[in-house]
Amino acid sequence: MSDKVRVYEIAEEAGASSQDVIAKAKDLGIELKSPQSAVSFEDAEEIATYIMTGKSSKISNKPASKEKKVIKKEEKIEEDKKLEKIVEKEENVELIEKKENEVRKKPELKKVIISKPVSKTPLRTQDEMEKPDVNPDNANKIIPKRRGLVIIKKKKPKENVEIKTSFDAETQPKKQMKSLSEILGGNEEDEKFNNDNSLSAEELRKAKNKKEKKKTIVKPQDHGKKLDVNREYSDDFVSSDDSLLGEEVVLLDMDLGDSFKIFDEPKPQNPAKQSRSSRPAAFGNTPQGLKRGKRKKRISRTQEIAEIKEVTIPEDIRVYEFAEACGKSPAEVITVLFSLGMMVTKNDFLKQDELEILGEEFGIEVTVKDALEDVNYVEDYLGEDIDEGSYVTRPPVVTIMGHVDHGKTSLLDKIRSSKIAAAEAGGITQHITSYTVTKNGQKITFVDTPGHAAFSAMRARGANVTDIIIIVVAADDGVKTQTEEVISHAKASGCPIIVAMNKMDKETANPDMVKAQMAEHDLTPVDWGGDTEFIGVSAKTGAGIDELLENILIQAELLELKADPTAKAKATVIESSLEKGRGPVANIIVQNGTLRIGDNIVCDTTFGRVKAITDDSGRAVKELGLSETGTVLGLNEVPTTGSFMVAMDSDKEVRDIATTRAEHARAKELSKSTKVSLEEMSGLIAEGKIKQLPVIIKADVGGSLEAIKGSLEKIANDEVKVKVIHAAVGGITESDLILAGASDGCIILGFNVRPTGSVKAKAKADGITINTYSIIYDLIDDIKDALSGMMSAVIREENTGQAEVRDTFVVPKIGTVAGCLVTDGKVIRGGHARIIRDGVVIYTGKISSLKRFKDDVKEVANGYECGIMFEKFNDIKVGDFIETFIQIEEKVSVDN
Ligand SMILES: Nc1nc2c(ncn2[C@@H]2O[C@H](COP(=O)(O)OP(=O)(O)OP(=O)(O)O)[C@@H](O)[C@H]2O)c(=O)[nH]1
Repeated sequence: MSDKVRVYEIAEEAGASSQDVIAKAKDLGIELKSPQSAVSFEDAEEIATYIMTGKSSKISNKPASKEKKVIKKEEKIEEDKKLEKIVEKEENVELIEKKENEVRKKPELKKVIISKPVSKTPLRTQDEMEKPDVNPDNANKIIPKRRGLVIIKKKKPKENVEIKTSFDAETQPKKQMKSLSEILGGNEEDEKFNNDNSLSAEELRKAKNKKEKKKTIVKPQDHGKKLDVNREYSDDFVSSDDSLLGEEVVLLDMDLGDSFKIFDEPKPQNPAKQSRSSRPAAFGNTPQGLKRGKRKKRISRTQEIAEIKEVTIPEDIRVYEFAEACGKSPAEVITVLFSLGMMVTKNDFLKQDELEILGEEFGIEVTVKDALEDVNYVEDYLGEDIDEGSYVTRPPVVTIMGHVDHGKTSLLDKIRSSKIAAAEAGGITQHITSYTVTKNGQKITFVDTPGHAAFSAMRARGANVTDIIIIVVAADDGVKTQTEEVISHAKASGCPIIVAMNKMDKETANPDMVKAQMAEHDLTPVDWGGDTEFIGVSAKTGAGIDELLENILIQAELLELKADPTAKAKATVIESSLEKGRGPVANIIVQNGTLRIGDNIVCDTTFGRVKAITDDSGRAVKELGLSETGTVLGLNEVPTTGSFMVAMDSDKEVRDIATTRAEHARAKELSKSTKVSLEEMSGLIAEGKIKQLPVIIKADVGGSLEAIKGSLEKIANDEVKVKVIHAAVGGITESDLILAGASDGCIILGFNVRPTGSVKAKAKADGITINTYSIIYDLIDDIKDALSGMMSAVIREENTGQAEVRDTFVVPKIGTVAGCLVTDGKVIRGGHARIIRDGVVIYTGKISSLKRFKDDVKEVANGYECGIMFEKFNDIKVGDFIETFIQIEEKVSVDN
């Protein structure tokens, strides 16, 4: 509510016309122009009083009532006495009026607070309340005057508190006149209430009390105490702070209504709460009760936190899950990480280092529990009692690695005297194959790994099962990038390394070059004082192969490779596929024990009973012994390459383990996919306008699948990337089409798999692209091309020429024409131009018009004069240079 009161409001209050108000105000020295003019509340009061009583402190040259806020103490008692006398008489309200006027005239009152009434109900003493106070006679005698101005006089304790209102609603004549307080937001309900003469005095009192109480939820710093007074002047009030209110005459400030708005907001609470919240705070701010409540809450939380000193959590845990486990809020967790520069959302998974930081920060010991602890069949297998008496020497597993085309397959082929290399599509080894050969009655198992970079993951896996690594380096070619990569893998595996320098039959063969290059990578030849065997071989002629095999056996002997052939089998899946009529096929190398037909096997998330075994030559056998390699049939699903296969006693056991692991894997996959989608959401901002090529990869074998997936994910750049929606071993099915259909622009890539008739037809009908390949290079190249097409073109600028402004002509309604001399190259119409003034580009835009004399021309060559106009630019000056250029769009390739 504004502190200003308008003329028409005063007029209504005083029962006069606006003109009267303006005139009377003038008498008081207050200049008012129109009914809309506003005056301060005090002036309004003064004017209203003057109109109604004909008296004014201003006219009598006494200080205005607004100055009465400070009352001299000495005069207080005397004044009170006067007031008491007046009140005691209670003969008529006119006396009260008089008293009020006196109060008004006395500038020395101790404390007068002019206020708008809290309630529109005039305040009365208890005595008054009890009296049937509706007195029409009295009311009739009363001159209408503004309502709501109240004088409260509180007597000393034990004395009757007498309060007289300057104007009681009950005594007010039923005149259709709005009070100032009503105009300023009066409460109709109160009016109704006040005028309801049918109510008994007691009812009125109770009702009023109720109303008063309702409104006494007041901000303590303002009027809390005074309102307590209003609460029927109970004993509480008597015992309240007299120093503040003891002997005072209080005129309630009508503006209090505003304050009420603030304090009416809190919902009515139970008495206990209400009393607490309405209690004034030290500085009249928030009630202490509330503060205490808050503090209490915090304390209880601290206690809660203090209880958590250690937590055991699963490996994959999200921020909010961790927060919950630690009794913290996700915000607390995020804040800690944020302060260390780690941006996480509450749905993000926490990494090991983040868990460590959080544990330290919160003083909580965080133990990460392996979710698969109970189904860690490999650890259980290794933990079983070992009967060393049954240990025998086992054949070494040798992995051949090397740069592409350096002759790995040919070498192995020669060793086995087979022709594998010629049979492979495109002449490149696509997936790991393993063979066992016998030399001098001793077995050696070889694992061939492809040389292409896309297969680095497979090489790493090969290194894990391997005992000895042979690095093939073509003696005529030397160490290449993939050779270097292979060296890193080999070294990381900790296996002994033998370097086979192949193609020694070639004239260009340079073994010393190979030795020198390898020595640079810390693989120094034995004959150079190092400890790495370098053997010159020829896969073509077979030269050096015996020496190589002998060397392998020597190394194996040094390694003292032992295992227990009597134990239950433990093998590593080095390749897996789904074969028609055979089901899931696992290509394995037995590392311990013997795998037999009928064995119950578990292989990570898959399980089954061995139905058939074939050896490395494809012959059906009943068992596979130590370090032997072959294929196993009988698993329920295609196992993951690199997973361990373990034979167990019961089918229940293998089933339970595999099922639990499968469930966990699924859950993990699911949670990861949620994370990806979340990341994508925020990634939209981070990645800007990144484009994705969604693909589904289907391959014949797991190794190829993984390699393709890995390579495709790698060829992304800042702008475009491949998003592998699904990758699986097996043929292209209708469900793949459904999946592809659900994602815009998704293509299906088949490697060594082809869609069948019905799938092909459906794909055509649904407009889904299926690309099939038998050579990985082709697949990757195709995808690179696709990605290049998706990349936004790069706009390249090509300068065409330069012109100097020699003169300018302003053509009305058209613009400024720059008369130029072409000083370099040529100026082309429609081309872009920069206007350079004092070396600074002041405008870049298009040339809208190019003329030679009066003719439009397409271009103007060096040395010629011309007139140039620009689109939306006329501020051309003599001496400016115009540099013209054209923009050329260029497609970008992912290789760029
Ligand atoms: N002259 C000569 N040629 C060889 C020799 N070894 C391999 N080659 C030839 O080199 C080429 C590549 O041989 P691969 O055995 O396919 O080479 P790789 O390292 O297995 O190649 P990827 O399977 O693609 O990784 C073939 O044309 C072979 O005939 C050798 O000792 N002498």
